[in-house]
Amino acid sequence: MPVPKTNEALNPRADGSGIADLTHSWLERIGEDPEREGLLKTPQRVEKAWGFLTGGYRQSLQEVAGDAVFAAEGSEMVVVKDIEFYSMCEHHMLPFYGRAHIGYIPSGQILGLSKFARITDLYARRLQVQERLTTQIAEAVQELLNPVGVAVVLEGVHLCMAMRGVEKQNSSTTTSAMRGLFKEDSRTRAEFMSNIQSHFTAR
Ligand SMILES: Nc1nc2c(ncn2[C@@H]2O[C@H](COP(=O)(O)OP(=O)(O)OP(=O)(O)O)[C@@H](O)[C@H]2O)c(=O)[nH]1
Ligand SMILES: [Zn+2]
Repeated sequence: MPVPKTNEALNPRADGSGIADLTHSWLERIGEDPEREGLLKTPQRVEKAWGFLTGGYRQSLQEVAGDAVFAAEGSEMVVVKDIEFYSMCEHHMLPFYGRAHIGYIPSGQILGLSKFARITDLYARRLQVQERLTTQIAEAVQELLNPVGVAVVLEGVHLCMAMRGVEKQNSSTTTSAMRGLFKEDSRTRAEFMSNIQSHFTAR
């Protein structure tokens, strides 16, 4: 299966409707009573929560960031770091979360700073593996700005490795995607890495 295209809304009509009914059955299957007081509204709550957590399927890159590309002089490195993200792993549909650090070197265009966080959320609010989330953020910046280079580093903690499975509470995963000058030039990459280094703590 090819990696889903990143720049369009994958399914604008998938609004999560019906998840409440599924949750009602799910509660029965795990041995609960969906009619007891504490659970009466849970199916609707779960539907609403999943609508939010997977909202990235219904947004496109252009909607999220397209209006904030500005012409600008200068070609110095820009780094936006410590962007917290929450995503759901596609293997277990359990959360993974952490921080994203994004750098780029402009080539005539810059992006509104808040849009780096919006781009991160756009792809985090889908079922993901951390590697693909990292790559999709880098490709989005590349597509919007066509910069001299893009660097994205994500640090993530995966609950599927902590609360079940191998049950490792202290491990975190670092992934990176380097494009253009960040890939070709070790000094550029080192400048970016040293800039984000002090912020290296997913927790
Ligand atoms: N590469 C990568 N793997 C992930 C990510 N999130 C979860 N996984 C892994 O996906 C793998 C799925 O492995 P399986 O053996 O099919 O599933 P499992 O039996 O539930 O595996 P365990 O987690 O080892 O119990 C596990 O090794 C998870 O740690 C991610 O973002 N990236
Ligand atoms: Zn998982």
